[in-house]
Amino acid sequence: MSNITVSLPQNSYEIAISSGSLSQLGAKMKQLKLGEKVLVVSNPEVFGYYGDTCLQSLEEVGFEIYQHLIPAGEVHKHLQSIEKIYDTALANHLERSSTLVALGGGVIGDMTGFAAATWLRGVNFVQVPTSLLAMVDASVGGKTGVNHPQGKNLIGAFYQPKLVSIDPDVLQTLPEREFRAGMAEVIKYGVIWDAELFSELEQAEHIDSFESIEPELLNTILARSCQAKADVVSQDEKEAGLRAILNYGHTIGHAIESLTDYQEYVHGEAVALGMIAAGEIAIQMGSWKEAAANRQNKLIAKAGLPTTVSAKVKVKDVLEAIKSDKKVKSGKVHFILPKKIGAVKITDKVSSDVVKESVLQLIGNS
Ligand SMILES: NC(=O)c1ccc[n+]([C@@H]2O[C@H](COP(=O)([O-])OP(=O)(O)OC[C@H]3O[C@@H](n4cnc5c(N)ncnc54)[C@H](O)[C@@H]3O)[C@@H](O)[C@H]2O)c1
Ligand SMILES: O=C(O)C(=O)C[C@@H](O)[C@H](O)[C@H](O)COP(=O)(O)O
Ligand SMILES: [Zn+2]
Repeated sequence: MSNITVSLPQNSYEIAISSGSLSQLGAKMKQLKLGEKVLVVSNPEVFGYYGDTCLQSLEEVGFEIYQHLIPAGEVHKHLQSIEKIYDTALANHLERSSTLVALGGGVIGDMTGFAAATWLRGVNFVQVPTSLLAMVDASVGGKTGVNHPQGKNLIGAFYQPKLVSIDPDVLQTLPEREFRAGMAEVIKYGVIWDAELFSELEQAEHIDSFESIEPELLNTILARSCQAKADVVSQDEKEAGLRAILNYGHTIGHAIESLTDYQEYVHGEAVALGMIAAGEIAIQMGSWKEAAANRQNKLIAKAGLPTTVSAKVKVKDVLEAIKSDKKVKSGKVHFILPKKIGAVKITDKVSSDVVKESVLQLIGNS
């Protein structure tokens, strides 16, 4: 069990990690003195497994509960899904003191958060992440939003939850591919922030499934990843500078995701590919040693993540897509590049030839 605080100038909150805690969610939320109406947003898969436990825990402590389900998958992460959440909120007369609970992976978390940020100009929001990726990353830090047909997460708001409640037991039902996808963001923390976490992952026998990972290592992964994200977000809530490092691997990763219509790679897989490309860019620019890049790429492979991209992805399309990255300033794409395991830098000095070469290598390796 760990408790981590995201310390912010306003609205600090707790990340509570505890086995079996889903059945205590209602009691935990009661302590926050939220209004009586709670709308639980989920998808049919996750709700099928955990809906009853979640609703029962809320009901037990006297919340008036409603539910709204969105079909699973990144392809549903768009504004039309948000409008349907608004419809349910309206039909049930949610008030400003009401709360939206996101019960699901990052897709549900990002959309529920955006609906909470915008309905009545802001209602309470609680994150109950159920995928590894959402536990270690998406549920923390208040980035909420949806995709635009032209690009990933282009619509959204910074809106912090009141609580992040993590019950690692629910990972038992997470598909293995999704577990591996979550490991990509964990490896990201190792490269950008926490060299010790990186070494622990290297030393572990298995990191590619819930069944095979040591329970103690899983606890370490959850606690250290959430701590890393909390440390960064506490210093730079709205990405004025430092927070951009959490976007390591995402510039090319997001391009790969959207260019393949969210059908070929899940987010974590695309981030893994993006980290390999960013590592290659850093080597070419002389800021990273090949040996360190090999360590990163070996760990990505050990986690069962892809290391090559489908030839369907064309270099010219990647170069075009990265122009809509949110880190573009004065027309220049800002890349997060590793310096050593545990430290990165932000630079706008990457030529398109170097980007081109790094993507060609990703394709060439396939
Ligand atoms: N806001 C942020 O800071 C942030 C950070 C990282 C990623 N994201 C976003 O998060 C999304 C990716 O999240 P994700 O990887 O969780 O994908 P996801 O939300 O699509 O969930 C993956 C799949 O696992 C299923 N699932 C989730 N928990 C389960 C469980 N316990 N048992 C059985 N099935 C379960 C879901 O139904 C889904 O099919 C992307 O949209 C990405 O952009 C946001
Ligand atoms: O929290 C952040 O900041 C991140 O960048 C975390 C990323 O893992 C996450 O995928 C985020 O949604 C990407 O943000 P975006 O601003 O590039 O859309
Ligand atoms: Zn991400």
